[in-house]
Amino acid sequence: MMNRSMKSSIPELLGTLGSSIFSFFLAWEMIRRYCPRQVLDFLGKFFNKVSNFFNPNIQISIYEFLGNNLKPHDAYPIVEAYLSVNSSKTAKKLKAEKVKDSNKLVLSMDEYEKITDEFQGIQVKWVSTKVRSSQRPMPMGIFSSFEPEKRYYKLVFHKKNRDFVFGSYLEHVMKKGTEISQKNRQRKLFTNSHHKSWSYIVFEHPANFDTFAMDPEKKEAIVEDLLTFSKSKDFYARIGKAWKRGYLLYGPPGTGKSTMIAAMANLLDYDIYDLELTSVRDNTDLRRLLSETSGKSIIVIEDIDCSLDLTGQRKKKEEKKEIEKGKREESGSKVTLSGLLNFIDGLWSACGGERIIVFTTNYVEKLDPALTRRGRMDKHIELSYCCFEAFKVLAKNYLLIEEHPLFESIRLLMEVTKITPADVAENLMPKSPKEDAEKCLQNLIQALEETKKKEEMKELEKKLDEVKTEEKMKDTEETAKEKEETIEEEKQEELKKDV
Ligand SMILES: Nc1ncnc2c1ncn2[C@@H]1O[C@H](COP(=O)(O)OP(=O)(O)OP(=O)(O)O)[C@@H](O)[C@H]1O
Ligand SMILES: [Mg+2]
Repeated sequence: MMNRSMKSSIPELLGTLGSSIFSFFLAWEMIRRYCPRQVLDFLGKFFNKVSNFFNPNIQISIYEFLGNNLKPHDAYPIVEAYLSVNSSKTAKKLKAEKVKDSNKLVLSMDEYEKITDEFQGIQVKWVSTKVRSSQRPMPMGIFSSFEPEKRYYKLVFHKKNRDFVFGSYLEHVMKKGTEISQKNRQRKLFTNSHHKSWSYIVFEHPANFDTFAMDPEKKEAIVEDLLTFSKSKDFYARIGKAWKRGYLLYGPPGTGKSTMIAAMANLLDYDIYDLELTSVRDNTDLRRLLSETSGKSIIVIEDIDCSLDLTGQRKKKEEKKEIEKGKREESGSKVTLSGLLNFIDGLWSACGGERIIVFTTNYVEKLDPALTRRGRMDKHIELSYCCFEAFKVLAKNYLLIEEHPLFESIRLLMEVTKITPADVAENLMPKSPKEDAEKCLQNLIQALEETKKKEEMKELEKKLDEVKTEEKMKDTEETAKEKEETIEEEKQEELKKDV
């Protein structure tokens, strides 16, 4: 039982306590606002030392940005990804963020939330926190020395687990976090066409190797090669080679070179850097752009034959490329072949791993051998006209059929006709809801017959041209002979006159 005097002193006590807390915070706020920076730093250090002395814990902070500049810290998103899985199971306060350009929601620890993590039987604590923005007021409400908020994760653990945390635990966090962020991330298609540096859009091309029309054996070999490459980190490290691989894709227009690049990126989960050489000013810019690419990426240079030649002069490819050429000359690009070769196997390749370089061309024979030699372009892949096996893949993709009585006629026609997969795909695409599989196959047969006729006509025209040139040669031979004879006759007559 409380006596009367005690009862009456409780409100007084609470009052005094309240006013002391209020005075403490007021004093602290005054110090924080008006005290010189150096004094604040000194006080901070002093309190840290005192608390460190009594505290058995060690803490590591991982900031979102490095130092005072806003350079993102690579480790922060990895830790965030690692904690997102853990925190979604144990944390009570979560925040959900929408991934840019997608409908996916990613959960992570809310600010000032704590979770416990356990690895190999040892427990550690993670705290999500931030340094508040500090605005130091000046007279008339003007703010100076504005410092934005800094978010960071704090890892807290007991002193005795120092070696364990610095060794296996942090390694585990980085490995798992990288795996998770790779899985969550959206892939990007970077281009340099309008800017000095890369700009990107989200890469959502549906191409894949299952739907890619090609001879099945060749296709399997390519897939195997790509997968082996992506798993060969240790192998490349052992043989002392940069972890990169070059592919040269060549073949006529519409045979699937660009589609294959998209399928490669989807298979390996890589970003694509579509390098427009015509927009690169010089070799220095080229080097800079390439050093800005990230690992796990495919660097693509399309139509390499009309981008460069040995002397750095531009080559003509065909009429439609003329416009591009004009643009390039306007932009004054001075990238040289040697600059490009340097980039492929020079210094920059040592600045990070797992890159694939793909060149495409319609005219492989025009390329400088220095560019295509093995070691630089490790694999040369010819993408050619559609064969029957490739057609079957397209028929399955477009018409959902694997067999049909018309297949045999198509097979026979394909053996004697050159048609690109792009043309086959176009014919197999129903043009109206009324067009069924049979109608589409008939369309293809018609297209094949027309192409065959055209090819035959071309062949005949070629033969006719050959005959004509032969005859012309004959004619000129005959006229030359006639001329020779007339000259000979004239000579004889002159001789006679002389006699
Ligand atoms: N092998 C293929 N498998 C599946 N679809 C293909 C294939 N080849 C071409 N296509 C289809 O044809 C279209 C054009 O192909 P793509 O752009 O890949 O050709 P390309 O070889 O890059 O041509 P270019 O030399 O003109 O750049 C694609 O959108 C795709 O639908
Ligand atoms: Mg292409």
